[in-house]
Order: sequence, then structure tokens, then C-alpha cells
Amino acid sequence: MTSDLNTPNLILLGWSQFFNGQLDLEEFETLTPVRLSEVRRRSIVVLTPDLERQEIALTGDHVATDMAVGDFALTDGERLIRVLDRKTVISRKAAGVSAQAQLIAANIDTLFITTSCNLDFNEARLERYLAIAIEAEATPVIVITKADKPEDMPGEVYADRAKALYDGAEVLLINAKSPDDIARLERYCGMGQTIALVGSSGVGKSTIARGLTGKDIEVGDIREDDAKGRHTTTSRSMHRMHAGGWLIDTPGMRELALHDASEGIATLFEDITDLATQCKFSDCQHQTEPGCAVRRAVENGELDPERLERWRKLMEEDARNSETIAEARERGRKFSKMVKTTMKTKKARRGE
Ligand SMILES: Nc1nc2c(ncn2[C@@H]2O[C@H](COP(=O)(O)OP(=O)(O)OP(=O)(O)O)[C@@H](O)[C@H]2O)c(=O)[nH]1
Ligand SMILES: [Zn+2]
Repeated sequence: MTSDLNTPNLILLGWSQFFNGQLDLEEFETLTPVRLSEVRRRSIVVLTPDLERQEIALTGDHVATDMAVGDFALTDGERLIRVLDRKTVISRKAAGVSAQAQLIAANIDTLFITTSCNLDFNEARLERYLAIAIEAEATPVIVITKADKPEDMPGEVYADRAKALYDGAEVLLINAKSPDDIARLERYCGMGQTIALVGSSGVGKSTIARGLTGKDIEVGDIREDDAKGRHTTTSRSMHRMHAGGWLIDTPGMRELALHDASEGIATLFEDITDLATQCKFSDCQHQTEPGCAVRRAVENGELDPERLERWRKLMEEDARNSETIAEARERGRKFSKMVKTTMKTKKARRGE
């Protein structure tokens, strides 16, 4: 056995029974589990059970687009053998021509959804992140910062509004600059745990990250000298926290868009999903159809019409972002055809 699978170091990396169960006896005896901390174009940087950084070139069938920061993999000490199944995964629609999902981060246990006691607070935005967390199968925790200087209303009012969104998410009202308040986040950050932060610019993600890790985390590309003295560009993404766990921070994490989160949305809006099954028509749009259980609930005061509207927008956003390139082209074609037809009709009317 190259490394003892019960060493504290593996547990420290975030290894658990879930990953153990994916190895056969021979792999147990001959291979080394590692965790991906950087994904480059043609190589990956992994953390070994001794917490050493090791760069591994990608060869053969292994391509960077199939891998994410936070993944666990097996190596023979030099080469990558395979990436293990993920406990959770956060992905987004890739920019450009392919509609393939881009993997953002893997094996995140807890997603800190961050907002502040000010104008940034927005139910729809929080629900969007909640849907992403639920879809990824990570535990969502809503963190509301700037409790020390709430605007317009007391911090507790913001917290109550956040609590009303989803029973499955704890809500923490904090001053991100206070070590005592940061300590309240640490029960999600212990040995073996992996977390990530999402939220708008300026809500305090960097402040929280600094509190949890004790260092300034730069997101994005960092130029550094490699062992041979050449300049290389890397983005370090896995950061060890004081409490023993890992914080994953990548540029992609900060630009998350909603896509393919229909299951997450269904769970988050379980009440509406349930009501919709009682509508007379199975394809009911809950607009003007007779026998619509959703609209009846609004009329009876059982369903907040604003919540219904937010659900609609989220469903639309998800559908738009999940559409494939072929579908987008088709939509474009239909649109230009419609424009041409309209032009023709207008010309005909004008007698041209
Ligand atoms: N008073 C107070 N200030 C805070 C709190 N959280 C963050 N700040 C301040 O708000 C500003 C923005 O915080 P950052 O941590 O840089 O926010 P960010 O989310 O990392 O922003 P980006 O890097 O743009 O994504 C900084 O000046 C922080 O010191 C808080 O809870 N209370
Ligand atoms: Zn309906």
C-alpha cells in the first residue's frame, strides 16, 4: 500500500467512506489517493496525503474539462489513474459554442450563500443560490454580513426574511470582521469538511475567507516561479482553514449562473411544485387556465404572489441557461424568419 488509507492525513484531505468504497483491493494496495487543487489546460496540481503539491501531466484519455478543483483521484505516484465519483458538484454552462457544462468545484459539503444587511439583500438572488446548492447536493447556509451596520431595518428582520425562504438552510447573521462571529461558521469548516462562498461583490466573501483561513486569498491568476525559475500562471483554489477543513475559491465560483437546476428549484419551491400537480391541465402555465390550483392558492391567500413570480423567473432563467446551442440556433432561426416575414408583410402593405 502506497499510503495508509486510514492515516489522519487522508481524512484531513476530506477523504471519507464514500471514496474508500470506490477502490478495489488492488487499488487499495497500489495506488495513492490525492485531491485536485488546480486544474490547468494540460496538467493538474494535486495535494498528496502528505499535503505536498504535485503537478501531474494529463495524458491519454484524461482531459482537464472532465475534472474540477476538489475532485479526488488515484495516482500511481506519477500518473493519474482515475478521478473518483463526486459526492457533490457545482457546474455552470460553459461560455462559447458548446453547451457542455463546465465543472466549477467538486465535493463541497457546505455552500455559504453570502449577502449583507443592505440593498444587496434580495430574496430572488438567495433563491437562485439555494437552488444551485440543492442541485449540487451541498448543504446551503445563508450568511448575512454587516450585522454591525444594518441599513433600513434591523439585522434580525433580514434574517427572518432569509429564514422564510427554505427550511433546509440555516441562517447566520454576522459581522464578518468579528472573530467571534467567524467562529460561528466554523462548525461547518472542521476536519474533512469542504466549503465555498458565493454572493455578490462586496458582501464580505474575502473578509470571511480571511477570517477562516488567516490569509488573504487572491482569486484569479497568480504569477509564480516554478521549480525551474520560469514564470507560470496558476490559480490556487484550495485553502486550508483554521478549523481543519478546506475552502475552495475559484474565479468560476464567483460567476455562477443558474442552469440545469430544475430539481433544486422543485425542492426549494416544493409547495408550488405540489400545487401544480393538482392543476386540471398537466401542462398548466398557471396563467388563465381553468382549474389552476396554483392561482387558487394565491387567491385564497395561501401562496405569496411575489414568491410565485420569483419561481416563474427562476424557472425561465434555468430553462434559458439549460438550452443547448442547437436550441439557441433554432430560436435564432425562427426569430430571423419572423423578422423577414414581418418585413415582407410591411413592404406588401406599402405596395413595394
Ligand atoms: N462593518 C462591516 N464591514 C464588512 C463586513 N463584511 C465585509 N465588510 C467590508 O465590506 C467591504 C467588502 O468586503 P469584501 O470581503 O472585500 O467583499 P467580497 O464579497 O470579497 O467582494 P469581492 O471581492 O468584490 O467579491 C470591505 O471593506 C469589508 O471590510 C461586516 O460584516 N461588517
Ligand atoms: Zn396551474
